[in-house]
Amino acid sequence: MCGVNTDERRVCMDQDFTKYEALGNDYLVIDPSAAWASPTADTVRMVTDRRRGVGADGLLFGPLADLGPDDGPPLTPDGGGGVFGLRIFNSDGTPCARSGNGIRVFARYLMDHGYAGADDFTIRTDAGLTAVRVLDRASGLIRLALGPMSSSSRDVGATGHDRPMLRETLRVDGENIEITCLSDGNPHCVVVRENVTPELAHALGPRIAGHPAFPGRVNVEFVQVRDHATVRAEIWERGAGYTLASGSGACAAARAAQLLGLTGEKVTVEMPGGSLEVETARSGEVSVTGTAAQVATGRWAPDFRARLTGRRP
Ligand SMILES: N[C@H](CCC[C@H](N)C(=O)O)C(=O)O
Repeated sequence: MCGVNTDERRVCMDQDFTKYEALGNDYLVIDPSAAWASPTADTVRMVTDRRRGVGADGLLFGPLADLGPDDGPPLTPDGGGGVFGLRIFNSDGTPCARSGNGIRVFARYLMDHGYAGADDFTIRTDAGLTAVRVLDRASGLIRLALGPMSSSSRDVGATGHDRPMLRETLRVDGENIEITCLSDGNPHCVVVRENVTPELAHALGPRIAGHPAFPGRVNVEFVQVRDHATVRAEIWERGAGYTLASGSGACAAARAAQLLGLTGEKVTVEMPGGSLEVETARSGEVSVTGTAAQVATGRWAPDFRARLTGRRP
């Protein structure tokens, strides 16, 4: 079952996966109605592998009626009330509670496949609810309301007593690095520098992401302030490595810059893959606006499917 009308349903049954990208942050969408089973860490790694699989920064599994255990009741796409369940995975197979780009991608998938007819709906992930507003169907311009971001070290998953993680010093291989950390369901560590480059992200990103101060690892954003309303960001994601853009990372970059007094409430975050608009309301609620686009649909080759399912072709 897939979609609300016969044509859409036929399209959905004819595909094993769909690939989308949002600012070059690419995701495979697998619909439970067409899946061999719920993804495991192994099968996520297989399909997102850029050489031996289709390749992507992550995998989206949905729509799901609920996010209960895999051995629960059969999953149906319609959670009711315009709420669509989604499980997100990083390319290394680890689960991911939220993704700003991934949720826009999934919103576009729901629109493209006849699940979401209205311009306002809600996506439920392990981080809770994200309100979606489609601003322009043709270009796929979508705004997400992510709620407030927390600077509490407990929410960020950092070691030590609970405290707001603003302007802290992290010692990385003998170097003192000033960090500001936030969580929107995903943990983020923001490093402000006068100049940020992909080389910096590759050099320092993995060492901060896997630092013992963050036992659950952390996403890292290197941020260069251009002016009061514009920052540039380079991203190193836990679970995916260097990515061309990150939605929740852009929110962390903008919100951290604002909390540090470097920018205002509306910030354009420029990343190698493109720009996102991040806005913080007086209430502290953060929203992010950007596009997402479909790249391809596909079917597994029989031998590859056999490896995914563990059955003979
Ligand atoms: N690319 C995503 C973020 C993924 C975060 C993930 N790497 C984790 O927290 O494990 C985004 O657009 O928001």
